[in-house]
Amino acid sequence: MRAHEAGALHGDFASLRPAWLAVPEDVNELHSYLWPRNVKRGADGALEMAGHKVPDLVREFGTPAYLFDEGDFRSRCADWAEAFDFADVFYASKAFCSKAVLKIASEYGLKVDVCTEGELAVALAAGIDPADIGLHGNNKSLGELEAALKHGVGRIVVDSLTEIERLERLAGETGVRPKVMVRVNVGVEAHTHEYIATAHEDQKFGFSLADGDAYEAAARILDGGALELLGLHTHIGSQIFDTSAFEVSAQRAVRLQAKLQEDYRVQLPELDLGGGYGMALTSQDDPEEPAVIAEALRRIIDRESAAAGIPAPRISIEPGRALIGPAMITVYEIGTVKPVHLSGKPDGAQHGPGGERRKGASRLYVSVDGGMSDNLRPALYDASYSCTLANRAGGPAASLSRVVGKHCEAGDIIVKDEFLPADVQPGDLLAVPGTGAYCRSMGSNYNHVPRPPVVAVDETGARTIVARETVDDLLRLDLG
Ligand SMILES: Cc1ncc(COP(=O)(O)O)c(C=O)c1O
Ligand SMILES: N[C@@H](CCCC[NH3+])C(=O)O
Repeated sequence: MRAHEAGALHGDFASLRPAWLAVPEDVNELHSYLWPRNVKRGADGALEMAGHKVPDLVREFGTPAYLFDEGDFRSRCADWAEAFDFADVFYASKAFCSKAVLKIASEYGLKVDVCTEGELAVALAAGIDPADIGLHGNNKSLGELEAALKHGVGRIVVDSLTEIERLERLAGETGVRPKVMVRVNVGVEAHTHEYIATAHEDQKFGFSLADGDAYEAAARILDGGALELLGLHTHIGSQIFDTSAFEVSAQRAVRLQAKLQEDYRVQLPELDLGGGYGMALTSQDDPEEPAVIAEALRRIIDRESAAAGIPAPRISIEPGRALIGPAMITVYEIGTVKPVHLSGKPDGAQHGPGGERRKGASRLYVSVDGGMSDNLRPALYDASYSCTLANRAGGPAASLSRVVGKHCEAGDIIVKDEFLPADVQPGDLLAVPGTGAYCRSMGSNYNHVPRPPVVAVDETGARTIVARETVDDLLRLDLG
């Protein structure tokens, strides 16, 4: 966790401020660990991305909009590819899936992980070699499996006996021998939100290692012979900062793989360690560098393989969030600013002894022109985000603020706790960093709010890579 110094304050919010949120010394400061690598505050106080002023981009593309710092994403693809040069890096397209982004990832040698026919279609439309695509999912339809075979995807990660049976049948019918991996639930309790942890026992993904199901599934494939077993696959969850959780998972997976190799006298050439590497959304988060993660995983795989007397399998990983998350910001226009006063009394009483209304702690509610339809994560996972004014520097006094959307829902919160300049006004632009992953991809049309566009920005200019949805788009699907 990172610490900041206290600065100028506005309002009485002491009882409302979460302990981890320090009062900023300069409410306009951008902390580099939160913002895309090519975003800075210009001399006039407005944010710039790759040299383009955010207010100018907004004039051209409107709000709300996801602004994609293409150079940031390129540099992260390069960082991960270099750190894992001994492995295959699959970009997990569920984090954000568009043709432009998949093309960029492939320029850096990254492969692509998809988990539905829709994501597969985007990857194919982006020109990704099907052999470089991995297909996931706990409930792939027959149609999805057929599409995977038809296009020749490089690997299918199987998740149930039903799916293995279906694939064996399809292999018989088509004469194709699909390459598969077995998704193993390694039983690691990752420190993350319950809904995004995937390797504790009581959840839907994979075959349990502990009760022998994973061994049985792999054995079934090896006995059957209709499918080509590449190796095992693990994925312990998402937004994980604890490298030791990945290490324990890798250790358990390689031990099971070694046992299968010994029992069946086969060589399983690959082992997939999944994704889940965390990114910084607030000062609470301190993600590890890819090189450190790579080194730790490589050490474990080499050590465990040597101990088991097997050649080390080719490793693959599937980061999504760590690559695309930090590369985007969402820019909104502020519509209303409302101080909300809460009782100063610890018992929560709102009125004084004479019945007069007490004005105790206060929080600024800042409403913007988007909300949970463009970032569901705070409502779904209680995720914390940060924000700043984008059209100017404000202050110097800071107010504890809560950024909320325009949806008809009290939980429609985008930034639960952050300091904004006390002079924040309707008409100001607000930028939220770290929205590249699982924001547009989990977006919705709740309240018939159309989803924002994604605008790629680099030194040469700005272009829309995903168009803004319109009310006409929504009406087109409403057949009356
Ligand atoms: C199988 C699998 N691989 C990769 C990922 C990508 O995870 P993240 O975006 O956290 O790296 C996920 C999502 O959690 C997943 O389920
Ligand atoms: N959608 C989740 C991550 C889970 C992704 C896939 N298993 C998030 O926003 O954090």
